[in-house]
Amino acid sequence: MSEAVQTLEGWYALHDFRLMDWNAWHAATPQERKHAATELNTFLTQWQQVENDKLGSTAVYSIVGQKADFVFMHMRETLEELNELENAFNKSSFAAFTIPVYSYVSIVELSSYLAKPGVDPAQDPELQARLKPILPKSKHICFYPMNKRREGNDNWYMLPAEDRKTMMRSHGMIGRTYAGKVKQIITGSVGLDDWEWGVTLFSDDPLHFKKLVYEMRFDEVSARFGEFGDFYVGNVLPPEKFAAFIQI
Ligand code: VOV
Repeated sequence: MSEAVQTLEGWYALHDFRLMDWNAWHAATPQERKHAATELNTFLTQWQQVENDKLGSTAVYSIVGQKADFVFMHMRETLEELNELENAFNKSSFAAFTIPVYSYVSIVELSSYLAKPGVDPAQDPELQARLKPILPKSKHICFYPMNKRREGNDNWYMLPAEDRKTMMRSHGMIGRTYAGKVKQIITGSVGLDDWEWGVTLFSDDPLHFKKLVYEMRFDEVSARFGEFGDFYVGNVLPPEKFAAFIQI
């Protein structure tokens, strides 16, 4: 049996993708819409407060294309908190005008392939900040789930640890050339959701997503082992833009 890589885990993540039910929104009275919009704002304010208190983080983005209209990406200390917040939101009058279309449950994960030896993660502020990240409010988001292949000679999980480490080093080197352009948050989801990882990228230029993902396709770890789910891409949606988005 090849050796499992040690991982560090941080905050739990819920990506909650929704469509707007425009028919229901149009059919509602102005008072009903106003009430729903106020409730939405209450949630956005609450989530911002949790982030200010560093007890979690939330990012809100519109989604371009027909897969969804917007996504709430929440991070919290526990799975219970994520469940509570989604249930609370689902009971709101605003949620009644939305249609959930996709969700993803995972947890921030750092693997130890490139870990510095002798560092106690609990005492390393940089590691702690990566495990419990305040989500960037960059102009754009890109999310997709992925697996590492397990087929014939291309079985990631049968490779010696040293080979996996060499490939992850190459992966990291490519990633580093995008420092300052793309921020990645890798969340592990083995045992939590349908794929093995969620990849969430943030950037002020969506072209950086294309360049980075394309460049990685030629790198062995992605070329041989990467399997990808649906891609979701969108634009940051601060409260004032959300208000404009639901204005009819
Ligand atoms: C900004 C770009 C960027 C950078 C700097 C970066 C760096 C790194 C480092 C240093 C490490 C290893 C240590 C750790 O931190 O875990 C990783 C780990 C990982 N990555 Fe990555 N990655 C990036 C970006 C990046 C992208 C775009 C993808 C999607 C792949 C693609 O082809 O579409 C990805 C995937 C992953 C995954 C699934 C893992 C976990 C693999 C495992 O087997 O455990 N990643 N990644």
